[in-house]
Amino acid sequence: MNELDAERAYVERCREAVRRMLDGARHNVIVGETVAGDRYSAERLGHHLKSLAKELSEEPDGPPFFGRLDYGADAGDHAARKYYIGRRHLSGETGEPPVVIDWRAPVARAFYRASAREPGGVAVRRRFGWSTDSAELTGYEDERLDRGEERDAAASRIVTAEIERPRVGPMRDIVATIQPEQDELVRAPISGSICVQGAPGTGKTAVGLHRAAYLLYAHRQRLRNGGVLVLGPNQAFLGYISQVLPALGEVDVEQTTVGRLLRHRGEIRAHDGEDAAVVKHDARMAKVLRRALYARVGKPSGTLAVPDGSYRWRIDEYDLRRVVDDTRREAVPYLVGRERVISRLVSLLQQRAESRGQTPNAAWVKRMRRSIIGFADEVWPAVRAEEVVAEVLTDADALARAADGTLTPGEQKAILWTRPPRGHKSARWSEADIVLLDEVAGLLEREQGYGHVIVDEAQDLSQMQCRAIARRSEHGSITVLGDLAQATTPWAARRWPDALTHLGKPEAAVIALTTGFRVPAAVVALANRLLATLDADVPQTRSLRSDGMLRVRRVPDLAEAVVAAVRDARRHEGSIGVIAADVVPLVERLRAEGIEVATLDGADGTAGAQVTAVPATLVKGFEYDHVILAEPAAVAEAETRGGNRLYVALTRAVSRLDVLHTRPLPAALDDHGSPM
Ligand SMILES: Nc1ncnc2c1ncn2[C@@H]1O[C@H](COP(=O)(O)OP(=O)(O)OP(=O)(O)O)[C@@H](O)[C@H]1O
Repeated sequence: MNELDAERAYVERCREAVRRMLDGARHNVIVGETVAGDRYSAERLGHHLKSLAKELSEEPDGPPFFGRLDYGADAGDHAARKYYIGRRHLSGETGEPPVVIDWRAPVARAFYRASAREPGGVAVRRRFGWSTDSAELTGYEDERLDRGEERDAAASRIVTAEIERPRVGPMRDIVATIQPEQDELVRAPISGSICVQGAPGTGKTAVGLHRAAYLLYAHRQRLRNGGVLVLGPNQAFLGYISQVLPALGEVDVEQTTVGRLLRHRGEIRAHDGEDAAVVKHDARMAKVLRRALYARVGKPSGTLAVPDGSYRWRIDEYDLRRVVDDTRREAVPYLVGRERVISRLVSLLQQRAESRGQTPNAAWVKRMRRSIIGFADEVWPAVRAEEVVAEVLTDADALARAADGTLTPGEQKAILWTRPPRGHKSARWSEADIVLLDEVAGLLEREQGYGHVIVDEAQDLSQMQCRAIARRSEHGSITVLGDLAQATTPWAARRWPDALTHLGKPEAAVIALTTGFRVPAAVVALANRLLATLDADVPQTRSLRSDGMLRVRRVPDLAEAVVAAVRDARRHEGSIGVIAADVVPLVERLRAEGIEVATLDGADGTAGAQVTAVPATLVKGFEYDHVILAEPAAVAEAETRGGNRLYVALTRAVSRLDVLHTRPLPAALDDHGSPM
């Protein structure tokens, strides 16, 4: 039998293993549901087994492995052993070793990291190629590390084919081709936080998602309670990436946006102008809100008399002040502080009662507590986050007191509501207000945190949004992914250390990814010219892709040129994205010409069409095989950071980019000449 046939026979063994595991899981689902000790364990076990059964049965014919490691004769514990590496562990027959090792297992690390210089005992690394439908093993490539042979990504046919594959549909996993610099980030220890600065297409999102899967595998126990949270920029983007983790066997990761994470705080029913939003998103607001909240804590004056039957306990002003001041110094959440003041005063009375020979029972304690609450309502009143925020945004005097020395009078004016609501219940909150509500809620009570938070497109977060994330990862670690050059919000970070400080992890290491896996070299060259004019201190990318096409054309009629470009693009396989400042007229024209066009939310039932029209403001994080960018000048002009937006739009293409313009190009792109 030749080597390829032998490998194909192994594929059959693996498929047999999948069937065996599937039967076992199905059997266990039935047994698990009937024999587990209590309902809770039965549910957990049932849930686990069902998801395993589902996972295995969904892809019984998928490629069971993508790599193999052959260890040398002197490799210690691994001496002369062969390991097949795949998306998931496949058990061998009873008593036999597994037929496939999970890519996240320690032994699989060498598949991504072993080099000719540091082979770590690996003699041969084998990569497998599969047919497009993944059903058939078509070939393999060996690197004889023991003979100093090594291929980088560009030299491997299998890796290049994967990177250059035409993109269709949602994002896919990259387990088979994770690069060493990416693997370092994926497997970085959970104890530390990291920040990945990566140019477009360097795999930040991919790295973040694989890191989530890795951490859940390596630290399942530790992450059992807190779990992993993935934050992305918008719902459409989350839809685009939503299949990656389930494909890696992880179905329990919460993937959401900062907005949705905070939406229980209130409904968004108002929109801020930029002046107000910029102030509300500034971290100085945290100080203002804290002051506004703690302005409620008063200084006790006089003696407190607490009736106890016919007797009255007296707590003098000195003791009252001591309890309030001590509690304030402890810097616990506001409502915990209030509770502490109450319980400390109750214990003080209890001690006095005991020293008088009484034995206070629970009913007595409850009675004393009730009497003390009135005092607490005056010096440390219970309050809702809505009241504090509404006060700051409504009452100019209260705001002036809280913001004295922190916000300028102009800034204070910018955030005051022009038409104040009658009370906090009828307040119409804006997106930024919700973050303020969350800040105050965080001052009132401690937030339940996550074990690990992965923040994608983090450059766009405001300081206040960063703080909201920090509150949810106080006892965990975070992975921050972003690109300062793609920052488009008015409050976006200019430097990573600033954002990391607000995220509560100033010590996080900033690591740059510079190899681009998406954008072809010609397109990168054009984008880099624009990058040089943006105020962003980031390293340039080096594209791994020498293929691809870039055409910049001045045209007499934009819509007509877009229609022609789409028709031309449809000759190729792969997705087509039409990007413009305003896509509505283009969509109308394309549809009038009988071309099916999807919009990002797919709400009009067009999801899955080959052509998608995306406004430049929503295209961040996406990629299309062929991009038609219409009227770049309009994209650049549409907002304050229009140059950055244009940079995002220019870097979405995987294989081909058509730039069509009727007006002069923005200066940085100008001397390009046309056609190419
Ligand atoms: N090691 C790899 N092997 C194969 N494909 C890869 C690899 N790394 C990244 N890619 C692919 O490159 C493309 C870009 O990756 P990704 O979207 O994660 O980049 P990004 O840095 O988040 O980009 P952006 O900043 O534009 O959002 C994706 O199609 C991804 O699957």
